[in-house]
Amino acid sequence: MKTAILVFPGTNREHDMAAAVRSISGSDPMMVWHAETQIPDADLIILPGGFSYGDYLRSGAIAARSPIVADLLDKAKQGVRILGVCNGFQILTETGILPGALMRNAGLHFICKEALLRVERQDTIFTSAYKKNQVMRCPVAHHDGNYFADDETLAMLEDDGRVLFRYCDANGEITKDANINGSRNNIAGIMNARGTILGMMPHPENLIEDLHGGLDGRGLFESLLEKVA
Ligand SMILES: NC(=O)CC[C@H](N)C(=O)O
Repeated sequence: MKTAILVFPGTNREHDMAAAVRSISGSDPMMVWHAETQIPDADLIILPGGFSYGDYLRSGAIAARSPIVADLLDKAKQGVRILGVCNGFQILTETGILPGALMRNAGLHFICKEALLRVERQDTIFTSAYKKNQVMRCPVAHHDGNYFADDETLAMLEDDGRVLFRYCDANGEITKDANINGSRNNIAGIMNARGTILGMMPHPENLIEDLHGGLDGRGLFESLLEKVA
């Protein structure tokens, strides 16, 4: 399994992501600078978190106009697996690869804490190592994580089962209180219609070792990458 991690000016989670890929697959990912025009041959492309271009204009908006994005759009059409986390999710919505937008958190504050997520489906390439309705812990760190989509888009995402993660309480209930940032329908992560691209605000790469305080994020990478024997 070959993995490429895209890096933009202001990206800051690329090494966390590389460590997660290395820990679970045993091989080093390729790091690809945004000014390149070609993503090397890869089975998985990751857009990590951070503050590309200082979040100026809108989070991810300037990164979405980077030279590398033309090839990212091609690879998305070809069905290459793509994972966007946090700023990576914001870039995926700004390129139009995923629908909707990440708005300022409803409480207008940066949120840096551990959230609880309910895994909505098990039968996807991103979640096969989890159980359906499993409640997982996952760190979040963002100010623009408030997922918005219009009614029609939201209904389409729900009808097609494209919501993979929702903010929930300890019992797995989808409540208003558990909705840390005001996202519509408590959405924390969605995929494309074909099931090859996932965007999510929480950071599974930051909960994969005992030293992180838990292993709940590993399942996402184990689902996507071959397990180390
Ligand atoms: N950790 C991150 O990727 C931060 C995402 C984004 N720039 C925000 O704060 O909303």
